[in-house]
Amino acid sequence: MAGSRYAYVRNFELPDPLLPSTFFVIRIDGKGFHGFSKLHNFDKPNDKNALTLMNEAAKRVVGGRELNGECVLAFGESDEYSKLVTLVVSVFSAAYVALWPQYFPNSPLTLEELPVFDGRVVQYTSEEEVRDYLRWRQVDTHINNLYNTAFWALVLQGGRTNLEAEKDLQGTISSQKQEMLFSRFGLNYNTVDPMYKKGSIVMWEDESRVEAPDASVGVVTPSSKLELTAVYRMMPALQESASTEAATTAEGAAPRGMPSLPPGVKPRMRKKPAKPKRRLVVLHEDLINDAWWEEGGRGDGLLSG
Ligand SMILES: Nc1nc2c(ncn2[C@@H]2O[C@H](COP(=O)(O)OP(=O)(O)OP(=O)(O)O)[C@@H](O)[C@H]2O)c(=O)[nH]1
Ligand SMILES: [Mg+2]
Repeated sequence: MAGSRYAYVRNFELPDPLLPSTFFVIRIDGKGFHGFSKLHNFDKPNDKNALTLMNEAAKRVVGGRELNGECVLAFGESDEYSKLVTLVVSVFSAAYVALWPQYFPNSPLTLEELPVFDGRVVQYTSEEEVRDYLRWRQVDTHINNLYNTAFWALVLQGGRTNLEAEKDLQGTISSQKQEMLFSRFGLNYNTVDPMYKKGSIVMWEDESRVEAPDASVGVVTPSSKLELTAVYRMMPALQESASTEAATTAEGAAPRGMPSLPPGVKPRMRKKPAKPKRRLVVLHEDLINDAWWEEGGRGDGLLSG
């Protein structure tokens, strides 16, 4: 087969490299979830089960063997989650489908409306850019959630049509929306579920870290779009194993940078250092403030560690 006249088509498979020493951010976004959420009657403006399902699928991506535990953090809001594109999107979609019946037992998936996600990778060269990327998503979460909360209060409790509600909100700023929610609908926006206001952060936590009893159930995932963001760091170890693999494909060649050994002598393998025990947690915390990223905050050393 390898030598067939058709084998030339392989030449169209071009290398698809990523820059070394960068952070990869992969964002996954639900395709057509406006219609999908209607079909399955998601609660408005936020459906706790739909968002929790996104978080659980994200945990499967971050914690699964496919990605070797190399993803450092995932952030979700609505139908979006950011992380290596094809693998991540595929694991995420498969986990979403597998978990669906747990969250929507009375609304089976159909072939006509499959939950599918697109994914894109962006590379950033500094930690500050990665922090700003996550801040950007969380600001989006806040803006969308406040708008949607006000919009659906006007429609569902205020009896306005969708068009009227849209007009009512045109040109209003955050404080006006919050004031309207409080004075007309008795809703103090500060009391809204942090998952809706701040989105969900899925991250590894050292098991030795002392936690408040309910800290492990937090999430940062609000608002109107279902999306997931995953952040990878191109680890030196990963680059090394990739180049070693490439170098050993040529028969008898020693991996780059290593002296060749006499025949029959096996290279001594370096033992991997023992990793501290860690578990995945879902948090709904403020990533915009520097405190989260600095010493004593949860993000301390997350990207550089
Ligand atoms: N009711 C409800 N709808 C949601 C929820 N989360 C997301 N959605 C819907 O999903 C949509 C996601 O936004 P977009 O990603 O911009 O829209 P989309 O229809 O997925 O469009 P494309 O991503 O361009 O394919 C929102 O506009 C909502 O209609 C939720 O918790 N409840
Ligand atoms: Mg979408």
